[in-house]
Amino acid sequence: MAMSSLLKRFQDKWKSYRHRFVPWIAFNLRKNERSLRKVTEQSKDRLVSDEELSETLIPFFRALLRNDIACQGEVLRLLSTTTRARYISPEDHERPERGEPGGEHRRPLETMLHTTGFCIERKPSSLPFAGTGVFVTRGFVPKRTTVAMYPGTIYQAFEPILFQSIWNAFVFRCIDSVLIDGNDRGISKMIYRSCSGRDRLGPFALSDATWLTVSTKNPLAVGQYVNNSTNDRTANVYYQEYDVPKEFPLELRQYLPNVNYRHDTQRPLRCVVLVALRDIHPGEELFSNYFTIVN
Ligand SMILES: C[S@@+](CC[C@H](N)C(=O)[O-])C[C@H]1O[C@@H](n2cnc3c(N)ncnc32)[C@H](O)[C@@H]1O
Repeated sequence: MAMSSLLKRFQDKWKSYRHRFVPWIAFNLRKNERSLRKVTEQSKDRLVSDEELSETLIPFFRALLRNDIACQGEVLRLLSTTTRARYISPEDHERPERGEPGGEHRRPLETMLHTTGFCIERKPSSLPFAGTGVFVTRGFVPKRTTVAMYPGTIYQAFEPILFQSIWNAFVFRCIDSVLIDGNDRGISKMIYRSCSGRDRLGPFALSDATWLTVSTKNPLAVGQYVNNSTNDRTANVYYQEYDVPKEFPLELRQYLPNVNYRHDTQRPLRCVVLVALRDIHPGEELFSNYFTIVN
């Protein structure tokens, strides 16, 4: 076969890779061929609609806000009476230190358990030499549930990411070549912090930067620590892009763990969620497919 046609075949194959964590995966792929996810069309790579994703995220974020009500005074003041009523009941006006109406203030992980029925947390991976992984520590995750979010700075396909990507195992590639830098250290961390601080609307934060710290406001935002499946440990979650719709409540954007690198990006904010491919039980580690091939 001529060199040019070989090169063309290689380029076509490379372009069909949906998600890449290069160079580690390129090196390890041959050893774990079964960890590839194959779908026939881009549209078949979505088990859950965007509407369903919003219907999962919005109630969860509402519960997080309700449980943080004591710190949300400025935000609440600017909401309409009807919207404010979603978060605060008449008794809370008298006892503003209380969190969930009629209940005790909960920490984000407990809110997660109470609202979604499960908790996920980072722990040393069950695979040797795989560093940290993400586990279902309590509760049960039914198939098709949103289990985690992939936090980080969003770079459109044409935006420069060279320095941030050097030796960075956390750069995730979306189907349309948008990149997400989910590294919580070094220059990546500084860039996220600076973009997140820049993009505010008065008292309304439009993104969450606490995933860069130990006290995370949104416990779903640990998806960047999910390890790749192997021949023995098959994937139990997959990645799905979610473009935040313009109707997404302003007061809940403070829980979105993504921010655009460029402040003048015209597209909706890109998020990526991890969705359960099957029921997942407590104690199980989450495994994804770092590569999906769209044929
Ligand atoms: C996106 S990070 C995942 C978080 C990583 N485990 C950590 O502790 O930083 C990707 C890196 O995790 C490691 N990794 C992921 N899946 C693995 C596997 N199945 N076996 C060994 N290492 C793995 C590789 O070092 C890879 O570059």
